[in-house]
Amino acid sequence: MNPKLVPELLVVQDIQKSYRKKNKVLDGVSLTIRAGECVGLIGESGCGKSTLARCIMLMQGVDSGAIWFQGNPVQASNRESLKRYKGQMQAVFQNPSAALNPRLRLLESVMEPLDQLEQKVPAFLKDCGPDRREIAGKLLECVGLSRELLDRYPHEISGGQKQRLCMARAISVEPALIIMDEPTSSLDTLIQSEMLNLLKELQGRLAFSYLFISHDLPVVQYMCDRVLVMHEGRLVDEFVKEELFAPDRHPYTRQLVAEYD
Ligand SMILES: Nc1ncnc2c1ncn2[C@@H]1O[C@H](COP(=O)(O)OP(=O)(O)OP(=O)(O)O)[C@@H](O)[C@H]1O
Repeated sequence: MNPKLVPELLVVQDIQKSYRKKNKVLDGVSLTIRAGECVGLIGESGCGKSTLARCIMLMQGVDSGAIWFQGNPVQASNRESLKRYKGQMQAVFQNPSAALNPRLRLLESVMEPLDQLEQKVPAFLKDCGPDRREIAGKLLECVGLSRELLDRYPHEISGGQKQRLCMARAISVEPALIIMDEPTSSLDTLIQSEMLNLLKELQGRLAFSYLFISHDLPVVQYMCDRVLVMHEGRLVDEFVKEELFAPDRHPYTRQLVAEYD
């Protein structure tokens, strides 16, 4: 299918962002993510990847530029539309321990995002009925965790299990877009590849788009249809993954490729 025919989900236009004592961290960043698309964002540590993610998630303001979501300008939105925008987006970060409230059992933790919504049962669990414990158990099973863990606290499960729980929370509200910021870099290799396969399986089943941020080129290539390359706050290259070795790749992309040769 021609990707241009798939509706644009997120459009970021010419974003500039500086922190107080630093030159521009984001310098004219523009990108588009289409519905159902898996986009990778790669670049060395400190180039601005997480800042871009936080700006898209409205966790930080931008100095200039615009964000459009499903055709609507986000900055010009009223409170209701902003709430809807945020509700359409979820994030999974590198450190799952920091994302989970240590005082909540997994049952409460996995239900936290759904508890904010009026519709308490995700459509993909519509056969589940209204019982919280049943919904929570099904959500855990969707990410390969046993429902027997429901009464445990985060410190009673492994790092990989915590990251699965974060995924369960993210998918529970059926977001259109999930931003994954180095979601597997705190995990060891075997657990990492299990997690990546789980993400792919969930995306295939639920059809959300994702922006997958990583400094690991092979991982991004495995996980994504299209890759954006960031260098010193600018997007310097963009390609569908089959074109990674094309002769017109940006010198910085070629440098990244050479690191894995
Ligand atoms: N809140 C902040 N205040 C000041 N400077 C910041 C802040 N957050 C990030 N920076 C700086 O902005 C630059 C970009 O940081 P950012 O975390 O976005 O990069 P990154 O590409 O995600 O790096 P990493 O891969 O290591 O997470 C870095 O120089 C960082 O030190």
